[in-house]
Amino acid sequence: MSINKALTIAGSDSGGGAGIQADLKTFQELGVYGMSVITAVTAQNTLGVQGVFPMSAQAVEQQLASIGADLRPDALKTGMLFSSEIIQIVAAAIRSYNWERIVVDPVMIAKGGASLLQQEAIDAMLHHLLPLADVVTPNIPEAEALSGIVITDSASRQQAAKRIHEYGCQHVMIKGGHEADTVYATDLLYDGKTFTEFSSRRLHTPHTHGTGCTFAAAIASGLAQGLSANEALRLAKNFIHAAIAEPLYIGSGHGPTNHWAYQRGVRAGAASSDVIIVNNDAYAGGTR
Ligand SMILES: Nc1ncnc2c1ncn2[C@@H]1O[C@H](COP(=O)(O)OP(=O)(O)O)[C@@H](O)[C@H]1O
Ligand SMILES: Cc1ncc(COP(=O)(O)O)c(N)n1
Repeated sequence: MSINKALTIAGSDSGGGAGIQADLKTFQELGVYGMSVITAVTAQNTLGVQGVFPMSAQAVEQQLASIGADLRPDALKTGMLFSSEIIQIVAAAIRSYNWERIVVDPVMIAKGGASLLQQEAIDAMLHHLLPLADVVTPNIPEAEALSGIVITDSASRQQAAKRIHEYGCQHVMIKGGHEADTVYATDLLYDGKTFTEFSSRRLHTPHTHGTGCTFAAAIASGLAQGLSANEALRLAKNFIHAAIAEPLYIGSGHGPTNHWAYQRGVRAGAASSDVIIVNNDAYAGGTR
């Protein structure tokens, strides 16, 4: 039996809902073997981030070298990278080992407001990591920081996606968790030609800690198993929707999502998809 392997390069969340912990849980649930390179340790729970302790450059380099020498990932995702130095080390490893199927979740700020990326590292993200990415998954504030465009409506969101795409990534998915829409949570995909919307019902819950990490890890799981980017995004949207829909009610703040929920639904024969996909060709060809 051949086992597909996925690597997460991200920060540790002691509370278990986001970061490395969310990624490994997602990989396991989606049937891929999970590996990790830890870039920072955070002291964190559902109430917020109490401490951030970046790993040394040498520690990150050696973890990457250990993976590179023995365990070629079929796909990888990056999360919290913290500094320009760590971003450059990660980008150099991806290039030197010729790793493919790269998902970049440009984590910047935790939901409680703690900074997980130094401001000056945004430039390194744009110039070193985005050109290597198959899929980049900013939320709305991250898309604004990467593109320099303030997102107020669907036209400005499309402009931001186009601007980010210019840095050389194959697909830009601007996630809609932070949108004002009270009915749908809509993620906008741009592949350089066409805009596609992935919508699901918005779930009204405070338990959304780790949604972005889980979503990106699910994309990497799909890519590791040979799915196309579109198929992997659809899988990820269904996975995160199920994970938010059935919260675990853990902790007294913003609780984690439920990484078991998607497979439980599959085993119970739940309807195949909650996600509505709209491929709007009217947006194609650079008309907006
Ligand atoms: N309240 C919600 N209901 C349904 N889906 C959500 C909700 N919040 C976030 N999502 C989905 O979770 C994924 C992660 O989005 P988002 O929360 O914007 O990322 P981040 O954690 O990086 O801020 C996206 O697919 C988004 O549409
Ligand atoms: C170590 C770490 N990485 C990432 C996040 C972002 O979490 P979210 O996915 O909720 O935006 C986090 N809170 N902690």
